[in-house]
Amino acid sequence: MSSITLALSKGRIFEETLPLLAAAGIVPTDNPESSRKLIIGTNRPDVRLVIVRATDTPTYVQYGAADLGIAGKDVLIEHGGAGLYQPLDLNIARCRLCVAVQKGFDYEAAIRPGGRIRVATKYINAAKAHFAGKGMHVDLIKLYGSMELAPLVGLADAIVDLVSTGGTLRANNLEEVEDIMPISSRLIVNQASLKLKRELIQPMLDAFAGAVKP
Ligand SMILES: Nc1ncnc2c1ncn2[C@@H]1O[C@H](COP(=O)(O)OP(=O)(O)OP(=O)(O)O)[C@@H](O)[C@H]1O
Ligand SMILES: O=P(O)(O)OC[C@H]1O[C@H](OP(=O)(O)OP(=O)(O)O)[C@H](O)[C@@H]1O
Repeated sequence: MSSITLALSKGRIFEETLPLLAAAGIVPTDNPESSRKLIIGTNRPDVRLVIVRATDTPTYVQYGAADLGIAGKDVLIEHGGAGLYQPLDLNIARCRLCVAVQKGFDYEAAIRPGGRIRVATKYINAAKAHFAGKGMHVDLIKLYGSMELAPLVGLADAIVDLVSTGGTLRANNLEEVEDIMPISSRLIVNQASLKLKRELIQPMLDAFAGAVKP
């Protein structure tokens, strides 16, 4: 019997995916927040979930280790999207990608022609494209998390990071100076899986599409 594997990260993506799964008649048998299991069954014998790091989701789907996955646009931009279909914006895990600096830092002066700033980020591709689009040279420093710390300790002048409520920026005396793009999570599908398992994948895709909130 043919079966499908869906890659999800725990936390906000898992939580916000539950109603979409329910709309497709799929209910997980464990909660990854409380279980240490990485492979989780569902009420459907032909559907299982694999729990991965958010950044790794496109890789599992690209290589067919998972047929489907749900990943943020931020993660997809950094991955590049090779081997993936991205048929549906699920409008979940919504936030935005921004440039932020320490309060009082004169960003406008720093980015004048001839200026050069140091930018710390986990999102190297997105940051490169943003500053190249403005014709600016920046020195990018790759970080894997807690970008907000970098300007506070002199590692960078600015950060490119995700912002939702703005609470993390406020708590660290930072302010947003540029909005780069809105971010939400997409359904991603392995290109070969879509062809070979269309009879299983298409109904799920349709159910998800019907349950997406505007
Ligand atoms: N504060 C936020 N509000 C809403 N959505 C967010 C927020 N922060 C991140 N996201 C979105 O949710 C996705 C998953 O975020 P999550 O925090 O689970 O993983 P991560 O810690 O960014 O990644 P990794 O675990 O691989 O380092 C992100 O890729 C982004 O698209
Ligand atoms: O504007 P806010 O509502 O404060 O949200 C922004 C924060 O959310 C994300 O972190 P997250 O909570 O995912 O922590 P993590 O990066 O350590 O997983 C992001 O990296 C910001 O730090």
